[in-house]
Amino acid sequence: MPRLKKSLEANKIDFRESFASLKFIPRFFKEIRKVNPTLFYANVTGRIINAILPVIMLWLGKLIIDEVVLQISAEAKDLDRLWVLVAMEFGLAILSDLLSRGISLSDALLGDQYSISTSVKIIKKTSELNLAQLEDSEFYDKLERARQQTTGRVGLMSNILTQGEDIIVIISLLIGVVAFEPWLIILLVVSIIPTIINEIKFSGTSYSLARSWTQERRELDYLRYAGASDVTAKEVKLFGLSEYLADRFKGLSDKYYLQSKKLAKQRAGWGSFFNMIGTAAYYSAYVFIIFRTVAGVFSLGDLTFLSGSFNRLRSKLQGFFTRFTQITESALYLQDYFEFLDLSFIDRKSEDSFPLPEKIQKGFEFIDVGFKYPKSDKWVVRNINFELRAGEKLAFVGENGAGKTTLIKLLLQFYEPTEGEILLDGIAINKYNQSEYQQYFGVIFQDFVKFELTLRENIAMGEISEIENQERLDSAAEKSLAREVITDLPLGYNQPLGKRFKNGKDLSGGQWQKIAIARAYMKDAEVLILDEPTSALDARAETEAFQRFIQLTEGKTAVIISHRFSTVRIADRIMVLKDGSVLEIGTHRELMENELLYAELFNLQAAGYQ
Ligand SMILES: Nc1ncnc2c1ncn2[C@@H]1O[C@H](COP(=O)(O)OP(=O)(O)OP(=O)(O)O)[C@@H](O)[C@H]1O
Repeated sequence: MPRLKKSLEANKIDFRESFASLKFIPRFFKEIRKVNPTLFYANVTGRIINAILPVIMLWLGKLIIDEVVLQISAEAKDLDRLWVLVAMEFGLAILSDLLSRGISLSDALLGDQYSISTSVKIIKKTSELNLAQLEDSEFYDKLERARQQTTGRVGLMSNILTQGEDIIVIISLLIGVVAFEPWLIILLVVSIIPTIINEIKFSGTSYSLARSWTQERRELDYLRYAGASDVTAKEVKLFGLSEYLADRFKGLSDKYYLQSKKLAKQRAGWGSFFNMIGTAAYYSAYVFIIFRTVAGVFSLGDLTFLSGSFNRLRSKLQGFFTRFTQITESALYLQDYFEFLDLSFIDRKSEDSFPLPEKIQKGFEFIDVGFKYPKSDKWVVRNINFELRAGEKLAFVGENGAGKTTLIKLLLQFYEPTEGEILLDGIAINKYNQSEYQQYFGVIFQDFVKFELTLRENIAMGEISEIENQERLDSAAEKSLAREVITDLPLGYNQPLGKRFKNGKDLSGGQWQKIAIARAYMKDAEVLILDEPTSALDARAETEAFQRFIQLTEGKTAVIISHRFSTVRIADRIMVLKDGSVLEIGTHRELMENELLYAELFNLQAAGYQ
């Protein structure tokens, strides 16, 4: 537990910091207004009208009672004025109810629209960021906090609007009370000071707790997923992991529960204590008003008006301060959200970057490239020198962890080399506009995404603007051998894939790979990169897929990563990596003559097939 206490302390947000986060509120409201201006202004207008109704109704109540008292003692009763007053109060009560319902409805609608728009913004922003940011755990915490608080932000919107509404109610009630008896203000102040003290005391603590637990909450989410998802179900069952995962989840959750329970208990305890003081002040005011009424200074109507106003003022003011703390706490989440949206990413503007060549002339060149992943001291690759010539098919070979995928990530500018540089036609690749440069490539990674969408979408993801171009989809499917997968599926191109949704059909590993390769063919890319895309295909399908690939991409530059030497040998040249360095590079024949690692591994695999 001391670790938790410490992290809570470290994350303790003081009142000043919560206060500072309020500066994000104007931006927040600008975003909400943009989502639906008409609804937004209707909401604000409704609230303003609703805010002045309480004081008018209390005043009418006073007039009604005074009129009743008058009529009791009158000889000739004239109830006309009384009925007019009652009818007016009745009308206002109906109006107030309608307004409140309208406000709740528009809050909900605005909230829904706003959370859709923030989710879209978060998705778009995530895609703008570079891989180094995406793979950073601190970034994930920020993303998590930005994403998680969607519903909180909706609550924040109505809280702020209600706060504005209550300020008007408070001012109008204050005017009423001061006009009658300015002394009551002193008692009012006394009655709400305890609430203010309580709120200052606890401000920011729940946020601090939630914030200090961001990492653990991610872990909890992961454990929930690992313990209860179709992807992990097979192994969880087979290895009997369910209890272990459930215990681990429970252990961590209980710690969080205990922390929040302690906080909630403290808050409730102090809250009741301070509230008692406030109630005592209210009753002192009540006694004071009763004395004045008995003494004949106030009428019975005045008594109801004043005690009603005082009571309302007290609860509104209390609500105001409690809500203020809630607002400052939620505004801290707002800070996370806007900080996430404002994260900058490195992309050179097109004005100060070189235009990309229409057609690659010379090719790519790695010069003394070395790389360490961010926050790591280990050289993953070093002293890398090689050329990827225009139109060439180059294969990367090497043991697991040798650095093959890392070289691809560097080539794609997902990361900047730590030392050395990579050139395209003699110019450093980071001199080109990054997003245009990345459009140059068609890539299938070994952990390509199996989108749980339709088969059509899965193929079209390679060039999504062409999703309706049936001819292009057919041709991509034909080239990648995915055609037979499609004809086997009952809904063809419109078949939802994966098990998550209704009618979804899952595919075998090899079938998924064929779909992924079709995705690469969809894009008419200058450079194609296939990072072990055929590992799940059977030997015949793999050879066929590669032979096709070589024919179909005639004249295009390509990099192929594979652990199967029967595939690798088809490439123009082969580069062998060992422990992050280039061990040898050349044609199949040259490398066989070298009699180094390539020849050894080739012979080993060939022997295995005999
Ligand atoms: N995002 C990352 N952060 C830190 N280290 C990483 C990251 N990705 C990979 N590494 C490390 O870099 C080294 C090289 O990994 P890489 O994926 O390039 O190997 P590979 O040759 O493609 O391996 P495989 O054949 O298993 O796919 C490994 O030691 C790995 O642990």
